[in-house]
Amino acid sequence: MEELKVEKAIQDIYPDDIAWCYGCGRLNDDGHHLRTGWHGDKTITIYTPESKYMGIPGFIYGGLIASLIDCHGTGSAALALHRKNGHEIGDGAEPPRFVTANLNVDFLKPTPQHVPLKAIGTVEEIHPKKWKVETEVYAQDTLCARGTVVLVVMPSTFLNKND
Ligand SMILES: CCCCCCCCCCCC(=O)SCCNC(=O)CCNC(=O)[C@H](O)C(C)(C)COP(=O)(O)OP(=O)(O)OC[C@H]1O[C@@H](n2cnc3c(N)ncnc32)[C@H](O)[C@@H]1OP(=O)(O)O
Repeated sequence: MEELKVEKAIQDIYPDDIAWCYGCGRLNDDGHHLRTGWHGDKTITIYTPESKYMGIPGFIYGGLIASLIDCHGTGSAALALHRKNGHEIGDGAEPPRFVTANLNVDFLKPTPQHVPLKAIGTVEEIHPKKWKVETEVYAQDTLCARGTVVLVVMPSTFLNKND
């Protein structure tokens, strides 16, 4: 697979109040800082896990792979609804906010450490408040995991819960 880089990521323009996700919040110093952008009509997140995210020596812990699929789903749905609303990253508009309603992962092959993982997503609108993202996770050219995420537009009850 060719070398890829995510130039413009939806997480780069998440408003500060929701940029704290452990997986994808740019303001969470301890987090993974996952970044998701367009890759043709697919979406892509590229991430090389640190050594500590080990399951069996040499292989990635499955929960980390689930996190990658989860946040890749959130970002992909936000990208897709943002575009449907007539916006692109960088035009100044705030992107839509999603939370995960359902996450399913098939671990197909052991996922090796120390190589970039590429999550490639296909986004489907169920209705304007509910989207589905099918994601394939590759380590180099090997398909290691496949996941489905159902995303729902974030209810207002998620805000102002920091006390
Ligand atoms: C700027 C960008 C920032 C983006 C945000 C940046 C932060 C990154 C977040 C990373 C991802 C996370 O970890 S998010 C955190 C983990 N997730 C959560 O905590 C979510 C907790 N769950 C909830 O709050 C709730 O269950 C919701 C919001 C998911 C659904 O509530 P609800 O009351 O059912 O909502 P409702 O409007 O009735 O439902 C909308 C539609 O979704 C369907 N639906 C509801 N639950 C499910 C489900 N589990 N599986 C399938 N479908 C479901 C309903 O049937 C309905 O479809 P229909 O019947 O109309 O067809």
